[in-house]
Amino acid sequence: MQTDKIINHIVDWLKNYATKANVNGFVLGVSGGVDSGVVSTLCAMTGLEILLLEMPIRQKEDQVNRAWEHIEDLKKKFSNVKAMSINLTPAFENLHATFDVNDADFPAEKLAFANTRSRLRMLTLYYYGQINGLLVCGTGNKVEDFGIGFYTKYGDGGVDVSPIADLYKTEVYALSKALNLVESIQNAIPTDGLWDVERTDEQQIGATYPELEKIQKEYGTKAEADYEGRDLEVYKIFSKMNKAAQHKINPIPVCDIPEDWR
Ligand SMILES: NC(=O)c1ccc[n+]([C@@H]2O[C@H](COP(=O)([O-])OP(=O)(O)OC[C@H]3O[C@@H](n4cnc5c(N)ncnc54)[C@H](O)[C@@H]3O)[C@@H](O)[C@H]2O)c1
Ligand SMILES: Nc1ncnc2c1ncn2[C@@H]1O[C@H](COP(=O)(O)O)[C@@H](O)[C@H]1O
Ligand SMILES: O=P(O)(O)OP(=O)(O)O
Repeated sequence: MQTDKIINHIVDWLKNYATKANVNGFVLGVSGGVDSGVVSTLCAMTGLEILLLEMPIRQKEDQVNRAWEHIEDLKKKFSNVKAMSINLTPAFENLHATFDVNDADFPAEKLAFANTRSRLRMLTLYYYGQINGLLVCGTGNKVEDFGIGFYTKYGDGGVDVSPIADLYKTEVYALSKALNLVESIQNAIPTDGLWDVERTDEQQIGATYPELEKIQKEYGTKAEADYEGRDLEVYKIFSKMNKAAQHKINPIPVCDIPEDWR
């Protein structure tokens, strides 16, 4: 992997995009995970105005600590980086009480509220983006965005630009080392942090990112019959999630109106 070339390429891409869009820079959320750690660093390297938001919602202390360790490290290295903590817990609790849904009646309520956390962060990013002339920068990687659709539609999936969406998770980890991020971020275990009872991505999905990547790279060229053992198990997980995620991967369906009806 030509890490330095990839880093320079992404930094130039971000800079060119912001210049053409005539904006001051980017705003993004920093969670204490490796994806936002890498993306915030690449954004900082553009030299443009960068605003990092740490947005706790009933957040675990270790995630908040990691996020701030990374943010403080970036602020030391880059004078163009500013950061704020926006506590979204009260807003989330308010919504929770306002919707007044009982998860005994609606089993999907827990999932809907997990996704609501992500959507609250999205609206916060767009608020701070618009008032500061900044674009919202996404942090999704290739497995989450184009493999298994492991993100919240119009939550963390609602962004203006997506600089690492063509990188596999192992490549993101490689960039975190090359960029010399703080150790805690380099070693952070992937989690969506959206649930009251902590669960890692691997626990939720039933496979690791390296396992999923192997299947994603071969997807379309190999069929189920080509796999056995653990690979077969992961193929089934990947394939099921990929099919279910097509509505996220493809453009929104538009109902075409026949021309001769106009
Ligand atoms: N990066 C991360 O690690 C990360 C971040 C956020 C969320 N997540 C995970 O991602 C998952 C998100 O849940 P989700 O995918 O059920 O929620 P979602 O809200 O992202 O997508 C489901 C919604 O999509 C719409 N939809 C469903 N089928 C459709 C179709 N055929 N056509 C058009 N629209 C359709 C419906 O409105 C449905 O409520 C959760 O498991 C969450 O934990 C992971
Ligand atoms: N607590 C958080 N503060 C700021 N930004 C956050 C927080 N949690 C998540 N984010 C943003 O959303 C994406 C995706 O998050 P996952 O943890 O992978 O679900 C993350 O990269 C941050 O940009
Ligand atoms: O998106 P992040 O930064 O939260 O990374 P991860 O998904 O690995 O927790």
